[in-house]
Amino acid sequence: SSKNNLPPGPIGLPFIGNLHQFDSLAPHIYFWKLSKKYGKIFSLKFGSTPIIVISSAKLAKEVLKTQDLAFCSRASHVGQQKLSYNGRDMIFTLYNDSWREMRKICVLHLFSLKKVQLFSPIREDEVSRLIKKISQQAVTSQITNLSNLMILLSSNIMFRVAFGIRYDEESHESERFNFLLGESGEMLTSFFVSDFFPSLSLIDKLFGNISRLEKNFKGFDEFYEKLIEEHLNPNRPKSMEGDILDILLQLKKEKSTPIDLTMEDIKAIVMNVLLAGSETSAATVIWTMTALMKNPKAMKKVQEEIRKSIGNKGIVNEDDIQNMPYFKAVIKETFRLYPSVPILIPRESMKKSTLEGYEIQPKTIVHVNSWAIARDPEIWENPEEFIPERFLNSDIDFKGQDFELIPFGAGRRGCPGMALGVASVELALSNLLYSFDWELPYGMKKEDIDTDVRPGITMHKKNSDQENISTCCHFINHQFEQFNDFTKYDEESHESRRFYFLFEEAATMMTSFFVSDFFPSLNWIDKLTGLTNRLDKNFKELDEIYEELIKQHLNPNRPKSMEGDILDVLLQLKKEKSTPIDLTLEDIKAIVMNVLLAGSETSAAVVVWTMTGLIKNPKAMKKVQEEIRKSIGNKGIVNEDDIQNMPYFKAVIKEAFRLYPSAPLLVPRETMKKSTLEGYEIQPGTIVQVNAWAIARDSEIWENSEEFIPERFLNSDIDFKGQDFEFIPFGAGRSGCPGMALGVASVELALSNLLYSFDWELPFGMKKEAIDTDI
Ligand code: HEM
Repeated sequence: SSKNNLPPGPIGLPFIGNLHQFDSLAPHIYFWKLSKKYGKIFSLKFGSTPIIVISSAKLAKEVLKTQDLAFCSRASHVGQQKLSYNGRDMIFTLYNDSWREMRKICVLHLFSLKKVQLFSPIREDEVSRLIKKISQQAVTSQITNLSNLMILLSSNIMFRVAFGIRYDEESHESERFNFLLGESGEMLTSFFVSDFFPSLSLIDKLFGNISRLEKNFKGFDEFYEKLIEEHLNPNRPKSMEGDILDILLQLKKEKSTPIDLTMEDIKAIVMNVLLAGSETSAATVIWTMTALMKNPKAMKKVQEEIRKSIGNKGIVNEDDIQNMPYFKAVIKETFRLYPSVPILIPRESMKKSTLEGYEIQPKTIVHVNSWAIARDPEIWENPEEFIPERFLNSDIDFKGQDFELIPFGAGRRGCPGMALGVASVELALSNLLYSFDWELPYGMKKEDIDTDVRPGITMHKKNSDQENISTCCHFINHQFEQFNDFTKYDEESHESRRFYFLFEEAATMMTSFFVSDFFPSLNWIDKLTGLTNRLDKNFKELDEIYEELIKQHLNPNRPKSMEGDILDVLLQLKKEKSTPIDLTLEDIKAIVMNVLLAGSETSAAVVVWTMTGLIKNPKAMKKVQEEIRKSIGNKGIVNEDDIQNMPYFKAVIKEAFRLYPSAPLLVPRETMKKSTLEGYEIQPGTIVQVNAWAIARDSEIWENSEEFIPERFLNSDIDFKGQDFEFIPFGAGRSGCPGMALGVASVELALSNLLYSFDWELPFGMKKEAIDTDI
């Protein structure tokens, strides 16, 4: 491109621009690769929206400092607008008077250094709870899933800072809050087709994104409402005094701010604090641990520094941290290599301006790739390597003055919560390193530690419960010198968790809505939403597992237990060529996939639904437990043969299959030829959905059809085997489920033993009416 024109960039297509090429899973890496080809400033188009990407410190300074005022607005995004009460917040709102006032309020009243110090007891309390929890896990030989613990720690800290109270971690409220928080994290960055093509908003609806967003918004709003009500109560707990919600409500009441704060403004700011504060700090701690596990020398050095400095004190306090230069350098190096917000939060230009001689139009989205800048070999020596020493004799800091290192952005819209975020990161990390020695789960090498990322504004390490270290750091508590044998924890093994994860992914992929199924030419949308990539990855990883298992099965010295298993039978049939068609290895893998997928999810779901039905219906629970316990007596376990003599138990299972069939629409069929149904002509290639769920609730057939009444099956011949069409949880006919007997056997055995061995009750504080049957 010539000067006074757009910066260079890849050529796009009419209408969609470069959207079909975009990698929404890891935009920082995608942009980084393009910068190598097109330069430190290049351009793209998403639909008709112009995009500029900056990848040098010099240009970052231009955008974030010299010409800050021209580049300090934000672009509109469906998810962000909704969750910020139509941009009444600070992070996602356009640059305008209201943002300026909000920012002043926040900087002055919420994020000042004084406030950061005021919240110090909350951080110290949460971190010491964390250390205690990990110690307990050590004693019981559990692997520590650091990712989960860190996310919980940060969200607990931010929750207390915002609302002054603490939910018990096992409580219903805490779980719900963390679920909502995770959901909003996704919603704020999800690709909404309507952001770029308003006329295609139907697609967002179809994907289910809009209803997910509405649900998330409503869930959070109810939370805020409840907490506001509690804060306004004169008898509120003391701990609520001075928390962020309290400060904001006070400012509103006193009308002491230049703009009158509305309740929606307050909720929007609280949302910012919760979201911006939790994910980012957690991700930074996890990345630091990941980097240290991959670099044992740095790990040793930083632990020595901390332990020497703290001695036997037992815990690191915030004041101690100032005397640990190597520790500080480790954190800087993590912010350099793994900035948790790698392309900052996109800016939008407000007026015509010039960058490197190129003309930038108003309403251009500007991404500053801080991740790429911090790996620029022109600035950093061995940029890909984790070398904290580089910061020991250097003045470079991450505070927004040195544009080669800007994990918190800079300028007018730079992060105002930096001090709060860094305080949490430093305290959590120093204590983790002080209190424990960390090692990888059994069987994992440091080369296996990946640095894959999860999509989202916050660059999280992927928590796929598989190859990741820091998701599962096994540790030795150095104070108690406790060594644990992890090999006995089979289910906790690397392989088991990896397989389980892949498996769940596969189940999701099988039913996800792919735009290209209906509009093949729009397949780039599936790419953009990340579906194609997720699918390819899932396929590849499962394929590797099948390959490995096939190899093990073909080994003459394989374990005895492999003889006669399904894979063994199939390999044998292939070898003997004893089937009418020659089985290929792909046929075998495909069948194994069918068995695994069709067999596990469905049976698990039935057991869960039956327990749900019973807990909601204590009388049925009592009756079925009495039947089982009477029949089994003191034997200690229910065996499969015992089950035949338990008519009420059988009726309970039937009733669960009726109300909660685990494949409610069966598997859709496609017509093969023209045919007639009820006099209507059905064309070949028509998809036919049989709603087994609806049929089993048809009030013309079933009395009180919505109620869980196992008794209805006691004197009835109706069964689910595909002969009684009012009740077809396994389908029927040619493609009815061939695995029914296998599935029912698992369900019956698991369920009867659960009911025989234990009495079940709801978690503390939950009533049976609160049990939802959401799916
Ligand atoms: C390790 C922790 C954190 C990191 C890495 C981080 C990073 C960032 C980045 C990169 C931005 C965008 C800056 C830009 O566009 O130039 C940002 C904005 C923001 N951050 Fe943070 N942040 C962290 C912690 C926090 C905390 C604890 C809070 C508040 C409790 C917070 C509140 C905000 C807000 C409100 C904005 C929007 C500012 C605006 O648009 O005016 N952040 N943060």
